[in-house]
Amino acid sequence: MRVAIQGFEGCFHQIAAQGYFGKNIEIECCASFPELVKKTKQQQVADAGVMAIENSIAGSILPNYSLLKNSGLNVIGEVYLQIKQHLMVLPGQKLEDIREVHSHYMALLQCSDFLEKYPNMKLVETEDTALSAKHVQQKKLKSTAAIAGKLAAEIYGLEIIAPNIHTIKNNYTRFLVITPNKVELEEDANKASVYFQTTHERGSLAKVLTQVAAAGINLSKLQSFPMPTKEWNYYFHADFEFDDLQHFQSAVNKIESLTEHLKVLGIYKKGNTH
Ligand SMILES: O=C(O)C(=O)C[C@]1(C(=O)O)C=C[C@@H](O)C=C1
Repeated sequence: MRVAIQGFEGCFHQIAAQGYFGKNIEIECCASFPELVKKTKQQQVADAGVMAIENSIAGSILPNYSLLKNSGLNVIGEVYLQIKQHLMVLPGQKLEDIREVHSHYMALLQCSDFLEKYPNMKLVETEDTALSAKHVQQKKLKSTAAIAGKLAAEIYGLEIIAPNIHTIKNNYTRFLVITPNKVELEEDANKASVYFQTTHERGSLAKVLTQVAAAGINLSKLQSFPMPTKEWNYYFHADFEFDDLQHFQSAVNKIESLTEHLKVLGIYKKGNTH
């Protein structure tokens, strides 16, 4: 199994991919989310991809909703991963020596309360938490810290000088598992991701949501994201949770006529949130 991820050896995407597919997978590292989508579409490069979509502190990774919509890829599953962010440095460096902090922008956002206490530290956005740790080690960067997970500290021999610096203890990132091919529907599938458009008329979204509620579906996420060709118009991405697939199918039938371009991105089994 070859799985494309955003990031490099020791990053959270790697842990999420192994959590879903097991340790025995080949990881295809990508420097950005667009590269991850591109590689996941190339069957000679990867069989599947794992892509972060939202975090419980920092919120949605908005560009990934458009990327997913435009990719034609299918969502076949999801992983919730508890994220523990640590501040790490070359052995011997002290907190008061640090002038720069490098990390993925989602990781920096997750640690904003901690970082606000150190206004002298310059924040540098990088492609990845683990890559930031690797750079500190490889370039022997003194006065520079990386924010990354414990695995990255171990792999790159860095010392954690401030553990668990994420703002809230329960910090989770949700990852989607994506493939170019549709997989067979599992009997215990209880979640679906869809996107649709509504017209700019009073109550058009409310009508859709009323049908969803009437079908006995729990709307676990509703995200609007911009329609670049029509300014101030939006697509909606919705995640539906249900006990019975029939309920989902009946909701789709009902909302089809109330929406435009309704597309089911995938029907899958809900990930474990704990
Ligand atoms: O930088 C990493 O380690 C990643 O896997 C990326 C990423 C993200 O895209 O949100 C994954 C999980 C954490 O929320 C922080 C960063």
